[in-house]
Amino acid sequence: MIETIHLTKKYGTFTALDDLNLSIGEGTVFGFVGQNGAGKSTTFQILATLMAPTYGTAYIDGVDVCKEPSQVRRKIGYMPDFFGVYDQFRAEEYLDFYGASYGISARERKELIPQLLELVNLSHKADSYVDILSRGMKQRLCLARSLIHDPKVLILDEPASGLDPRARIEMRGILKELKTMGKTIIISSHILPELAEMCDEIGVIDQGSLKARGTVAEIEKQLQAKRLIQVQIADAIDEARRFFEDQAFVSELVVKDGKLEFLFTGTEDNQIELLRKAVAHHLSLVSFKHVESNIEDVFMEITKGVEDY
Ligand SMILES: Nc1ncnc2c1ncn2[C@@H]1O[C@H](COP(=O)(O)OP(=O)(O)OP(=O)(O)O)[C@@H](O)[C@H]1O
Repeated sequence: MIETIHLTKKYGTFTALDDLNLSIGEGTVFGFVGQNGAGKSTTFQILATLMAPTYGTAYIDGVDVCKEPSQVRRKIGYMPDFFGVYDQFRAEEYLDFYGASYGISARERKELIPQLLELVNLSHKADSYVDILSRGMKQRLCLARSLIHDPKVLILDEPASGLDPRARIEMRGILKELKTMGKTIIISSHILPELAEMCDEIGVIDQGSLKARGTVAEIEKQLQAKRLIQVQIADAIDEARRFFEDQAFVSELVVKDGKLEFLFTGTEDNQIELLRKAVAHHLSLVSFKHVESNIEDVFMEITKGVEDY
């Protein structure tokens, strides 16, 4: 449903997007995660036909964004990261205005707009002026706007940014509902856990290229070649420390809260062997376990070495 082929964008000599190849199936909710400046908005603006790539192209539902932008626009709902709302409108009028600009008849709009307001939990604000709505409400109104022509594909650039936890949860609920309606959604965020919960797949973008892609579990697995192991020993911790320091695939060993922690880069078989040796060495092992990396750790690991700015 969404495909990018060698998508590249240069601003002068600076490469913001570097040979991005992505393929997102119909009905998928795809989370596009990256630090500030990673290239998320650039990708989305190209997908939304608002900017031409320097090289490569993208297809939405089989239609080339560069060659047939107006056809693409009918298929997509785009929510930019910064949006202007027309403050002098009431919420309902605002949607009516956009509906009309998409050529939706007055009769259809009358039926559709209350449904959209309900979907984004704004029915009670239908008559309120846009400028008095809270940030979360404005964001939901903007989402309703992007849905007015019933697009197959939603391109949502940080829809939950700047929202408080409650408003984020509300936004997440709406997105889940859109998923059940069969929409294909690409959504960006720099907050990985937020996306992890509602996305079928995640792509991690960094410095304009895709660093990892898959389900959250798959991405975590990609990094598990380097596992953090924690060992609890009943006594003789110095002896245990010397033992583990001498073993293959063990590095960065530290003692933390009376337990040994180290990185292990061997395979699962290597790990079984290590454990056997530790037992044979008569270490008084209480426990030997992986420290689960949480999704934030995974993100930091993938984008390691890049300054946040
Ligand atoms: N018009 C422009 N001219 C020059 N450089 C630009 C322009 N637009 C974006 N960039 C640069 O391209 C890179 C990617 O920007 P982009 O907005 O796509 O990142 P992003 O991942 O959406 O970041 P954020 O989360 O901060 O919105 C950044 O280094 C940015 O400074």
